[in-house]
This record gives sequence, C-alpha cells and structure tokens, in this order.
Amino acid sequence: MNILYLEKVSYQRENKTILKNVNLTVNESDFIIVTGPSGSGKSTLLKLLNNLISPTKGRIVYRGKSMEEYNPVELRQNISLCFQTPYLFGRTVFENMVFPFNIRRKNIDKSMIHSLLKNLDLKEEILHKDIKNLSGGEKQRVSLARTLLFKPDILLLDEITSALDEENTLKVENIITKLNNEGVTIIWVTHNKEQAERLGTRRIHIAGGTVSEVKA
Ligand SMILES: Nc1ncnc2c1ncn2[C@@H]1O[C@H](COP(=O)(O)OP(=O)(O)OP(=O)(O)O)[C@@H](O)[C@H]1O
Repeated sequence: MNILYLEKVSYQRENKTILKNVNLTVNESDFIIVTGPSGSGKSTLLKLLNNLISPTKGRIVYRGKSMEEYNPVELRQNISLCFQTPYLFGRTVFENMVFPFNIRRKNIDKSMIHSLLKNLDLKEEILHKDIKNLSGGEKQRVSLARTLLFKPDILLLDEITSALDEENTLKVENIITKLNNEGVTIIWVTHNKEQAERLGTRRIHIAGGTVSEVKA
C-alpha cells in the first residue's frame, strides 16, 4: 500500500531549480536508499518529506492528506528525520532521552531508554554526561536512540553513519534493518557505495534535479 507520494514536485531556491518534476511513490515497509552526487538535492528531498520546506510546485501526500494539512509537530512524530550532524539540546544526554516522553505526556520508561542505549553500544553512564563532552559518533548514536524511542511510521536518515567506525556503522544498520522488518518505512541517504549495496529494497538516484529509480 502506498503511504506517501510526490506528484510533480519541484523545488527552487534563489532562482535555482534543485529538484524538478519529481514523481515518487513510497510503499509501506519500503527500504529506499538514496544516492547522488554532492549538492544534487538528497537532503532537500528529505527536508521536503519532513515538511521542513515546501515544494515550489506539485504536492506531497502522506496517508491520504497533503503535507500542509498536518500539524507539523504531529507530522514529525510520524515522519522522523535524523541529520548528518546530530542535533542535541539541553545539558545532558538524559535530558535528550526524556524529551520524547515529555512531549507525548508519557511516563518516562527507563528500561526502554537503557535497552536502546545498549543496542547502540552506549553505556548507561552516558546519560549523565554533558553533551559537550561526547564524541561525534556518540552524539550520532544518542540522537538516533532519542528518535527511536517511539517508532516513527517513516524514518528519514541523512548520512547518519558517516562519523561512525565500521563496527558501529554495522550496528546501526542492523537496528535500522530490524525496524524495517517490524514495518517502519526507511528512506536512507548515503554516499557509501558498500552501504548502498548492502541495504535497501529499492534505490533511487538524484542527479541534475531529476529523481530516478535504479533497477536492481
Ligand atoms: N540553505 C541553503 N541556501 C542556499 N542553497 C542551499 C541551501 N541548502 C542547500 N542549498 C543548495 O541546494 C542544492 C542541494 O543541496 P542538498 O543539501 O540537498 O544536496 P545533497 O545532495 O544532500 O548534498 P550532499 O551530498 O553534499 O550533502 C545545493 O546546490 C546546495 O548548494
């Protein structure tokens, strides 16, 4: 079943066309790998899908409704975006991990937090660390753990393993694959050729503003 589609979507910025006339249908439980040269518009596509920016032309429909009909906060709980540069806030890792519970007015489930940290190879002590004292790879994994506390419907990933070593990259890939097997739709931008080969059920390539499906 299709859960998201783009219909004749174009995006222009400062008179430059970044994406033109994009048609794309995303089905439930797809695992789509997005490749393309630097500056081709991969991050722009993810931002459009997360309603951080709006198409200049065309429309994006998620579960039967146009993007702009959704409350942005509610939409982003269903369609989550993890950036290449992880975004952490407040002082400690703990503050970041309790945030998803607080915005949903849910009781903090410490065992859920601990099990996610463990899956991402992070020790419990990290919860009390100042975010300023984390390495790049730790920041990325904390940010991912925070996103995954509540399973999104669609997970958009922008180069999330570029700061990780091979061992942690594979761990993250395993977690994402497991989530996909549980029904979460994944759209993952990567520059890493081996990673693109290893993962995904579909592949799309962006070049010259055009999005095309790469046949297996
Ligand atoms: N805030 C911005 N202001 C002006 N131009 C921008 C902005 N963000 C992106 N662009 C331009 O839009 C185009 C697409 O950028 P985008 O970040 O989507 O590419 P990308 O394929 O994700 O690149 P990379 O692989 O290097 O991350 C580029 O030409 C970029 O310079």
